[in-house]
Parts: sequence; structure tokens; C-alpha cells
Amino acid sequence: MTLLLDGKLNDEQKKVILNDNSVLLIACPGSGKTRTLTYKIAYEINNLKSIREFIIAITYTNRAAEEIKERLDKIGIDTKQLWIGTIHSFSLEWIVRPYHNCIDELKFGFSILNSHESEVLITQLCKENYGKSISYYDCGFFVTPRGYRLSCLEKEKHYMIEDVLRKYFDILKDSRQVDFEQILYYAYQILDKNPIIANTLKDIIKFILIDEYQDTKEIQYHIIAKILNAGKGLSRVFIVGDPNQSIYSTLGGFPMEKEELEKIFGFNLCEYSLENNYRSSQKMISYFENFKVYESTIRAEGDLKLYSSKITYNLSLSKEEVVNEIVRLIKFNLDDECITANEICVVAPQWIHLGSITRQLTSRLPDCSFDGPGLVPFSRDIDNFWYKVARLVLSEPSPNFYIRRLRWANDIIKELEVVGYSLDGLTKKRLLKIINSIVINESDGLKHLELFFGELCGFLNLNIDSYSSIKNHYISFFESSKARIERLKKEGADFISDISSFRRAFKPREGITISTIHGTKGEEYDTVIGFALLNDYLPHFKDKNGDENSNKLLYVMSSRARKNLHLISERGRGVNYYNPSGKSPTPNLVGYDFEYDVID
Ligand SMILES: Nc1ncnc2c1ncn2[C@@H]1O[C@H](COP(=O)(O)OP(=O)(O)OP(=O)(O)O)[C@@H](O)[C@H]1O
Repeated sequence: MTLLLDGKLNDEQKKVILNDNSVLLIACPGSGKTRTLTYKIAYEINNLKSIREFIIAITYTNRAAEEIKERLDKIGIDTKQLWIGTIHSFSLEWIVRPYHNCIDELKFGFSILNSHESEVLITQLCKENYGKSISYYDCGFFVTPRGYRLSCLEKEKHYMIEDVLRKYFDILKDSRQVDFEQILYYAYQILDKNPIIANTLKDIIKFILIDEYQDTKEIQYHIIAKILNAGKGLSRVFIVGDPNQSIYSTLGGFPMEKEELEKIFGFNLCEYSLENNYRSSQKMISYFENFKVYESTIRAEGDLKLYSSKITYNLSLSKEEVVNEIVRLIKFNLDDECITANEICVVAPQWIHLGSITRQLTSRLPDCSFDGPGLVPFSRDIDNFWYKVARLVLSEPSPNFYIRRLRWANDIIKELEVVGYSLDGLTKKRLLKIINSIVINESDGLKHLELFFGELCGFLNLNIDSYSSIKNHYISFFESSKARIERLKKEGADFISDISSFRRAFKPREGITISTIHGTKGEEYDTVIGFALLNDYLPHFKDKNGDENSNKLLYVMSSRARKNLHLISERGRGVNYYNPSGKSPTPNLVGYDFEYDVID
């Protein structure tokens, strides 16, 4: 395939792509996983024998799916026979929607409860039944082939949570609603009880890719296994990830062992690894290798291989001095290291520390802009029809985004077709033109969208009262966005309801990023500044596997940095009667004997 000769792939990557068997690929940080996946998909699309065959690529987030789609567009690959998205979307589109009549609870139809609606319902049940003893945040659960498991680490709360969830599931059953986790459960049940369905799917699905397998849940492996098993080795799989970066174990994610994968799939996997890191300096790699939980080889191969990284660790500051120190480090990176603001990321282990630091940094560095945590004023529910429309309303109609926006317009057209709206010659290009032509003069973001949607419906002659799912999505989009804006305003983000905050969600990354460590998964920056690296936060005080999980988080955080890394374990946080000197530094950092740099 000539595409593989375009010089963008190294020999390791090429070998993996050209392997025509099923593959397990362990890819170290910065080894070009996304590039390898993109070319592998291109290669497999090229090898399909019939127009009825499909390739399925399962990504951890919708954002990763978008990125791969865009890269395929760029290299000119026709993606008609590719389906790419999260396991939830796959399970819904390919299994639960087409075969819901195999499940008693769903056979008379069902609707999807989005995460906001689920939060409202569980919050109400907690309050009604247990006052303030438990909250929505205690009630996290994930499904397994044998039923659901709670993610709350406080065992003494479990009997209350189980009671609330029982009531919650009963309400969902009576109202024929399904939440996100249940999509996986029902998909598994459908395949498990009806082997003929897996048999039909295996004839269409010739190849399945799973990205970030280290964060894949047991039930997800088993859903895929049902299809592969039916194929008796004729449908192939390509699994890629890095066990050292498995940071979602509380949500049930884990890297399944090769032997176990082979057992459930019913065939052998060829194991490969990508060991060249194109991101970081050798010094940075040597630093983060210390946090490895699984053995692996990592070689610096990028342009920054010999870069003289600054790696600092400060444990003497008080919490009152943290902002000053972060400002000093940002200025050092901007002024002395000539690093741009876009390439700096400030991280902490938990959300609670980020709101106030964003506000303080914004006022201390007025010339810098910040891409803060959760600063998106509407809910990003990818399955919501009006979210899909909002993406087009809020993104810039520039040539750079034309292909992406055309694809988004196509998603809307498909959705309109599904609900039975007569398209009457409406194409994606025409829809885009209509949207680009609408002008609304309203600075409040939600009002702006309301007016825009109204105009658009007028143009399309679309009466939303005639389409129940579109109407429900409308209500849900505005209700969840209002709730989100209220919460963000309470946290001090007064500017959040302005249309400019809405638009920012679809602009390329701008300014200094502020994020949790989890939120930096898959990202890369020149400089990473980590603070609140303290015992109880990292590792979390209830984490029974704290030592291993804190190593993995430190590994993920440090491996995002290309050039510089600055770590801070400040004193004086969490001071109380029993703990007058506050939380101590993260043990895995204090115990690491490294010759840190000092920046005067
Ligand atoms: N063959 C190659 N030659 C040179 N650079 C490459 C090659 N493959 C990938 N890269 C570059 O390496 C960098 C890291 O790639 P990418 O972000 O895909 O890594 P990753 O494996 O997903 O990392 P992580 O698991 O840490 O998120 C990117 O800047 C990418 O352009």
C-alpha cells in the first residue's frame, strides 16, 4: 500500500500495521499510537473485500474518534465502511437499537436517559431516602457481565446506595428508559442470550480496533469477545494501549492479560510493542520511567531527545505561596524558555483545587488566557440532536474547519432521516449554508442558541412538536445547560453564560491549560506544572491500591511533558485538630531519589 511509504511511519509502526493477524500492541507514551491506529484503519479499509463489510474502531472518547476521522480525511481515505466511536455508541447503534425486542424490558421501545437526567433522578432519590447521608457522587456504578458494581470506596454507605439504585432501576424500567451504563449491560445480554445476533454481526464486522485498552471494562471486553468468538478467528482484532497508563480502575477499567484475552476471543494474538518515544527528552523519559508498574522499554527518538529538561520538585512552600510559585514558573517558561502559553499545562489530582487556582492565575497574569477545567457552559452529550446542531452554530465557518463541519452537518441529516423528517433534497452542504447564513444578535449564550434553533427550524420547516425524540433532546439540552451554567456561576465563573464562552468550546486550545491529571490523558505539552501532589489526593485516601495507582497517575502526568516538569507538594492543606501540619507529600514522590533542578 503506497500510503505506508509516505515516510511518516517508523519500522516498528509499519510492521504492526502490515501484520494480517490479530494483534495486541503495547505502546509507550509518545510512541505515535494515534498515527499507527490511523494508518492501520486505512490499511484495513483498503483490504475489505465487499461493500457490505465494516471496520469498527472503539475509542475511549468521542474526541479521540474525531481526531482519527480527521486524520483519515487528511490522508484522503474514504471512511464509508468505517464505524468509529465509543463502546457505548457502538453498543447502542449496532446491538441495543436494532435488537431491543430481544429484551423484555425494552421490547416495547425505550429512550435514553442522559447523564444530567440520571444525576437529577439519583440526587432526588438520595435526598428523599437518606437526607444528606449519601449524594449522587457516592452512587457511581459500573456494569459487569454478572450485574453492577459500586465504585464508592466507603463500604459503610453501600446498603444506602444499593437501595437508591434499586429504586432508580425500577423507575427506569417503568418509564422504559435506559442509562449509559445499562446500554452496555443490555448489549451484553442481547449477545449472550441470542448467539444468532453475534453470528450476523461477525459477517459484517471484519475488523475491530480497541484503543486505550488499559481503561477498558470487563463487560466491554466481553461484548467484543461475543462477536469475535462467533467469527472463529475470521474477524480480527487490533488492541492497543499502555498498561502503565491505566488510570480508570475505580470505573472498572483494566488491561486484560494477553492469555485472558486469547481465552475469551478464542484465538491467539501477536504481541508487539512501540518503544520509540517521539515526545520527550531522554532526561524526561528517564524521570517518568521510575513510576512504571509494568516492565517496558522506552527510547527517546524525537527532535527533543537531547533537550536539557528542567525537572523541579518543591516541597517547602506553604499553600498560600503556591499561586506565586506557579506564576513564577509560568513566567520562567514563557520568558526564559520561550515556550508559548498553549504549550503549558497546570495540573492537580482533583477538581476541587482547580477552580480557585484558575481565578487567581487569571487575575495575576492578565496577559495570558486560560483554558480552565469544565469551563464549557453546555453539556457535551454527543448523542443529543441539539448538541450536534450547537456544534455547527458555535464553530467558526472557516476553510480550516470546512471538512469537519461538513461531517457534523451529515450527522444532523442522518438523525433527521432516522426520526422520519422528509429531507426533500436537503444535503449536508445545503444545511451548512443555511446555518452559516443565520445571524443572531444576542450575547446571552442560551438565548442565542434558542433563537438560532428557532430560525433554523423555520428554514427547515421542522416542527419539533411532531418529533418526540427531537423535542425531548431540546428540553434536555437546555435544562442540563442551565444547570451547568448555574453551577459554574456559583463557583465564580460569572462570564460563563456569555456567547463567547459557548464559542470557545469549539476553538482550538487557547492559552494555558488547567486540568486534572485524568483530564490530560492523551495530551502533550512542552511544560507541565503539577501541584497539590499530596497524600490523600494522590493517592486518594480511600484507594486500597493507592501505591500502584499513584505511580500510574505520576507516570501519566510526567509523560505528558516534552521539555519541562515542575512538581509541587505544598504544606498546610487539610490542616485539622488531628493533623495540625496538614497533608504530607505524595509518598511515591518523596521516596524517589532524583537529582532535581533548581530554578532561581
Ligand atoms: N514515526 C514517527 N516519526 C516521528 N514522529 C512521530 C512518529 N509517530 C508519531 N510521531 C509523533 O509523536 C508524538 C506522540 O504521538 P501520540 O500523541 O500519538 O503518542 P501516543 O502514543 O498516543 O502517546 P500517549 O500514549 O502518551 O498519549 C506526536 O507528536 C506524533 O506526531
